[in-house]
Amino acid sequence: MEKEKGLLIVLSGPSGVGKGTVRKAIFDDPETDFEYSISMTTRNQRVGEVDGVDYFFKSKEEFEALIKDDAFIEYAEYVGNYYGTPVQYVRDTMDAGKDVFLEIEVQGARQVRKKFPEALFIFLAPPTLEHLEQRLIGRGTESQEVIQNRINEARKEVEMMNLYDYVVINDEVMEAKQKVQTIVEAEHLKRERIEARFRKMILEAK
Ligand SMILES: Nc1nc2c(ncn2[C@@H]2O[C@H](COP(=O)(O)OP(=O)(O)O)[C@@H](O)[C@H]2O)c(=O)[nH]1
Ligand SMILES: Nc1ncnc2c1ncn2[C@@H]1O[C@H](COP(=O)(O)OP(=O)(O)O)[C@@H](O)[C@H]1O
Repeated sequence: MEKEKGLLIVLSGPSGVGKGTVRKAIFDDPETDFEYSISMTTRNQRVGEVDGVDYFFKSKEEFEALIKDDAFIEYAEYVGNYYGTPVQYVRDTMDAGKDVFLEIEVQGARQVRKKFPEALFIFLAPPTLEHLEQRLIGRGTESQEVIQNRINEARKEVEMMNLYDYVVINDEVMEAKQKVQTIVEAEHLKRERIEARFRKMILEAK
């Protein structure tokens, strides 16, 4: 029998909602058995970040050559830098039967939806827009002007949550992490049941 393909899981949501934080909590948990797809980016490496662990850091020229080579499932320009998901790793990992987890901003998620409609899309939402603003201020990595731009973007992005399969409110990090893991588990069970039903139908039709 052909090996079952892994599931593609996409976690997205507005900047500052806590995507990176929730993703880290998920991958710190030894129970998690999906693979994280490391993105490529042209943004500067931050202190403490490791090339090939947090991101693959590329020059603009390198990134644009990769775009030409169709090396990305999706890519987006976000606050002046490119970010993209390498296609090879994702395909190979899914073909090996493992689940792949993407943590990407919303334009990229929309592109993935077109290419992989069967993927599982989870939107991480803030409890309120005020929480979002506080988190962006609290993180202290952006200027007041950039924060305002991101909040304005977030207003539009929050409207897009209807396009997702699930919405998880990031109130408490560990609760949000648990919800994402439960959604993935439930999705596997659902797909297995649908598969089994089809198999039964095909056998009965013979
Ligand atoms: N479209 C897309 N977005 C990405 C990718 N990798 C990371 N991002 C998103 O890019 C945004 C900026 O990421 P980053 O510069 O690390 O800043 P931070 O997450 O806001 O600290 C975040 O919303 C990430 O989720 C990717 O491969 N594709
Ligand atoms: N549930 C939460 N409650 C309070 N603060 C949070 C929560 N999740 C994340 N944060 C904080 O909000 C800020 C933005 O989180 P981050 O993971 O960088 O967001 P994103 O990756 O979506 O841009 C960080 O300072 C982080 O520590």
